[in-house]
Amino acid sequence: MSDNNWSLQPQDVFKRSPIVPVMVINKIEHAVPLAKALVAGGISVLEVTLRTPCALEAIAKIAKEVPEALIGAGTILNEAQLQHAVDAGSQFIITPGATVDLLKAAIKGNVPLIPGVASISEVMVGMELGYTHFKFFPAEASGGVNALKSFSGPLANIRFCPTGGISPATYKDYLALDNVDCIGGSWIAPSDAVDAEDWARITQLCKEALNGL
Ligand SMILES: O=C(O)C(=O)C[C@H](O)[C@H](O)COP(=O)(O)O
Repeated sequence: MSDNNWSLQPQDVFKRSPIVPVMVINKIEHAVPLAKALVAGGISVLEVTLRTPCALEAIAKIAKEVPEALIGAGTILNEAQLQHAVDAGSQFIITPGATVDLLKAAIKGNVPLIPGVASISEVMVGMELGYTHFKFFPAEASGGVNALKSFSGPLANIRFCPTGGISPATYKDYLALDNVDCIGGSWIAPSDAVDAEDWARITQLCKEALNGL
């Protein structure tokens, strides 16, 4: 993406970690230990979904207390949430889908947006505004690896982070694709491990996933 004032470019996010954990934080006291467990396992790009009341506070705390992580906000649905996420200290923004208003609003700001798409037409709308990096969501339900292979013909030079329904059994198939730099998933930070505060298990899951590549 050119012609923007973003402090970081989407490729810097995509190239920093092959696995982006999708984090759902229900208790604010879990935010920093969870982020540290992921970083200890070798994963330093983190997406906190705006699905829980403490998500913005979690982003702010991780931004301040875990500076070695690149912290982003997920589940951004509109401009108001975009602004709240940026104000909280998000270094990148990921959305499940995109509206033209949201795409335009992000271009005016300083924080990169990685819009969610599930079809070629949606990618084309983003391309018209200069976007080149997209989240492919929901990946498995939208055709998975085969869909992304088909995208690579007409959409040369467009990069994807598939997310949604990806598992330890399938993440390598996605990462083997020419148009994929990273994948997103919640399996790397499972809710039962977070609820049990089993940070060692999360660190181990990261190491196993990275070692498998
Ligand atoms: O809320 C959002 O904006 C999202 O980002 C949705 C998540 O990407 C998926 O929920 C990933 O979750 P899994 O399919 O469990 O790996």
